Amino acid sequence: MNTVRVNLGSRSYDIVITPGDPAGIGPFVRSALRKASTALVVCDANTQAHGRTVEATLTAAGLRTGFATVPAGEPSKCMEQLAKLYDALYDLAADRSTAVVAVGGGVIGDLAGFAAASYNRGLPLVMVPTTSLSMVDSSVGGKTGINHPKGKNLIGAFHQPAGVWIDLSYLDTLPEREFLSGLAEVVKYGVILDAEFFAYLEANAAAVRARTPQALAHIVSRSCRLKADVVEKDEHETTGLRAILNYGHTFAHAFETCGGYGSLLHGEAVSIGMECAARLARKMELIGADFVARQTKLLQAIALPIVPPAQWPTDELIAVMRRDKKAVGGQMRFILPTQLGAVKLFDNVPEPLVRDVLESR
Ligand SMILES: NC(=O)c1ccc[n+]([C@@H]2O[C@H](COP(=O)([O-])OP(=O)(O)OC[C@H]3O[C@@H](n4cnc5c(N)ncnc54)[C@H](O)[C@@H]3O)[C@@H](O)[C@H]2O)c1
Ligand SMILES: O=C(O)C(=O)C[C@@H](O)[C@H](O)[C@H](O)COP(=O)(O)O
Ligand SMILES: [Zn+2]
Repeated sequence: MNTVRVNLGSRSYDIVITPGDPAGIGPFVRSALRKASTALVVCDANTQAHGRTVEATLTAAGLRTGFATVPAGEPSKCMEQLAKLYDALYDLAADRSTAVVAVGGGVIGDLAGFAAASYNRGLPLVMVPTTSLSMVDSSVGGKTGINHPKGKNLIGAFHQPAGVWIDLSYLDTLPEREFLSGLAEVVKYGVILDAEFFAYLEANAAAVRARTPQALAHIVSRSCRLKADVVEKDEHETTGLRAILNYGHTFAHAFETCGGYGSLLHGEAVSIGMECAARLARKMELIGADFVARQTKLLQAIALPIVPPAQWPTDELIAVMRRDKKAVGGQMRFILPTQLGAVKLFDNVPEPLVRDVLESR
């Protein structure tokens, strides 16, 4: 077992990473939330079995529980499913000591997290991530929210969890496509913050894809630490530092929105977005061709896509990028690499260069 501490003053919390301890979550919630007497477990159709195990350990730890299941997939990050969670909290007679326990991937974490952030103006939240993506990224840092039909994650709030319980054995049931998708965010950390970690991924891509216990433990704990370091310095994305976690995401969110939520998995969109961002940085002469080649090679070694589907009109993609949350006054903004392990926020990127990148598909 390994613990990563997120230091945020009164909102500090532990991320516990265990190779497999299904009974551990009840005592963990008890110790993270001493006053909790009830908990709503939220899962999706594919994480229901894990959710029921979590519920049993919460009951054994003395909590009264409710259980809510939403359909699996990105379209569930919507008002309709959010309203169902509010109903479930009402039916449970939730009060401010009721914990919301999100058992699932990033969709469940974001949706249940936003329900926790907003019901009764804030309930404690515990994240129990069950996908590679949610273990390395979405369960940490407090971004919660849902999609607007015209823009990804446009409705949301910052709401830090009280604790994150990462049981790597949940990955045993995760299908290959979903597992690989989460690795895009792992590559992201290497590019934006840690050239040594990037080199580790290059050297160990096969072990990571094979989900060897050592490789999983390393990529999850290193990713959580790197993300926690950023969040500790810029929790609410006010100084611009946290925006570096958005590398590849200006493109990615446009692909997800224009393609229809769920057509590409988030990590797949991020992979294509990072390829586009690297090519854009190359056109702006920020990096050399060797950087682009290395990143492309690693993404391909992980069997991630790098080419945007051709059918999405450039004008539509650009219009969506102008409404991205980082945009100011309709100006597109991009996080772009300046060397391996370092990125910067750029505005005033010439639109013809962005078009070039999108149109050389
Ligand atoms: N809040 C943040 O900081 C943050 C960071 C990154 C991504 N995100 C969001 O996360 C979402 C993507 O998360 P995701 O990739 O986890 O997708 P997801 O939650 O849709 O999960 C992927 C699929 O795997 C299934 N699944 C989950 N765990 C399983 C398991 N253990 N066994 C079998 N099946 C399982 C799910 O039912 C789903 O079908 C996107 O909405 C993205 O915007 C948020
Ligand atoms: O935690 C962050 O900050 C991130 O940017 C992490 C991203 O991987 C994640 O996809 C996030 O949800 C995107 O944030 P958004 O503010 O652009 O919606
Ligand atoms: Zn992301």
